[in-house]
Amino acid sequence: MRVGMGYDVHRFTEGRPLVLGGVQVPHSCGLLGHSDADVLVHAVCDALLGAAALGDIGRHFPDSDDRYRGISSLVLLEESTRLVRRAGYRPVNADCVVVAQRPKLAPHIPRMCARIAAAMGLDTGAVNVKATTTEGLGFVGRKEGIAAYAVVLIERTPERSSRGAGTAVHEPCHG
Ligand SMILES: Nc1ccn([C@@H]2O[C@H](COP(=O)(O)O)[C@@H](O)[C@H]2O)c(=O)n1
Ligand SMILES: C[C@@]1(CO)OP(=O)(O)OP(=O)(O)OC[C@H]1O
Repeated sequence: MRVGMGYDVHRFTEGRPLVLGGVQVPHSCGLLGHSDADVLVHAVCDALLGAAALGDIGRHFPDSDDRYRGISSLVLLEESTRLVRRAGYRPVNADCVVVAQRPKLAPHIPRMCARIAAAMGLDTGAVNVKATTTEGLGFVGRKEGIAAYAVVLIERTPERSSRGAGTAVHEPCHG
């Protein structure tokens, strides 16, 4: 088992939808970014990549690359999961915190968990998302942006038998 952590911040801007955990959350403004600026999914990507010692989201999906302009961050999470699987690991579970003064996120959290889980190839119950304000303090409290933290656990993928599926294994008899 290995663990990784992720943290990200994006600032609010007018004229963009607010996307968190792959869910469009009704709000007066969205977040600024090269992708859809889904700060929660970015934190999950970083935690996942970090657990496998694969660097971070900016290394694999640089904001200088036009392919990622406006992209759904769930696609980046799917690709991060592929990279981690290629390295011989699979995700086990994820726990996250979104730090936002506004809007109220609780009604949207079950759908966020479902979308993050689907992108990682997990059951919905393996992903937990929590929301908190900062009681009005700091940049989050001034409603300048949203921050997110994530922790992801991964485990080694079981080795496939070289004999092939369904082949009987004959152990030597003793005694
Ligand atoms: N953007 C948010 C922030 C918080 N919540 C929910 O409210 C609870 C209390 O938050 P405090 O910051 O006052 O501790 C929190 O546990 C969340 O359930 C929310 O839905 N959206
Ligand atoms: C996701 C990427 C790539 O589109 O862009 P942003 O949406 O700006 O997000 P950020 O967390 O600043 O960095 C990762 C970027 O490479």
